[in-house]
Amino acid sequence: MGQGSVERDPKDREPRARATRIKFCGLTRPEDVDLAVALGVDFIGLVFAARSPRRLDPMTGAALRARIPDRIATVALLMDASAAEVGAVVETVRPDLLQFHGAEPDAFCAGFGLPFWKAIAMGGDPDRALAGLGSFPHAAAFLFDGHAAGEPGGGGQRFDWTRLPDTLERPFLLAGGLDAGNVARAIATARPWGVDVSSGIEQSPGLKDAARMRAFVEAVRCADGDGAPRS
Ligand SMILES: O=C(O)c1ccccc1NCC(=O)[C@H](O)[C@H](O)COP(=O)(O)O
Repeated sequence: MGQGSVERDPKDREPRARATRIKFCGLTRPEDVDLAVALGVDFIGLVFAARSPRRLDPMTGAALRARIPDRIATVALLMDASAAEVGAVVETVRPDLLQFHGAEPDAFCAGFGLPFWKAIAMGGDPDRALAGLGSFPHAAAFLFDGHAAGEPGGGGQRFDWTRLPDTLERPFLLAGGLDAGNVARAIATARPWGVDVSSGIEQSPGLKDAARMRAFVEAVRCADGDGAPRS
């Protein structure tokens, strides 16, 4: 999955050549993974963060990962885990990408032989958060999320999308409180490379809702102007 292949040009208001990537995050059940695959999302996120109601142990993560075909990238989400814990997830789950949500420095994130995404907490002090982007020269992409620094994500917290900079040298995903009802506005406002959703497609933490998953994908496709799933 070429997560770094497309640059965002926010000044270009013409329709984009490629569709907005979709990441479903925090899946815990085989049936939810199977539906995400059938809906053609681009990324499936599995959570290994200690404080999460969606947390998986590596063996359960590996079993879910085995259901995900190569065309969809598996993202392992971590927050302030030790190198040994991250290593165990990498070894057992074999994700395509890592996504770091804690205070891990760039060198740590880059030390596992996989591309990584850095989650940026936009919920507290967005200016301070954005000033820190330069500390992650090896991040393949940024994920702007609505929670405050030090807090876990996945809580449906939105942030002010207009606070994102006009230009960014790397792709970014928009996250935090997205759902089928607001994702089109989010895409029009922020023009992200991808969108990430967890609680907005759930019935309760970790248990996804089939109708909300479908509606979210449909809303993104409509926002992209084709209204149809990609082949
Ligand atoms: O999902 C969690 O429980 C979680 C725990 C610790 C760190 C991050 C976590 N989730 C991140 C995500 O699922 C998403 O990347 C993002 O926060 C979007 O969540 P939501 O606002 O619920 O759509």
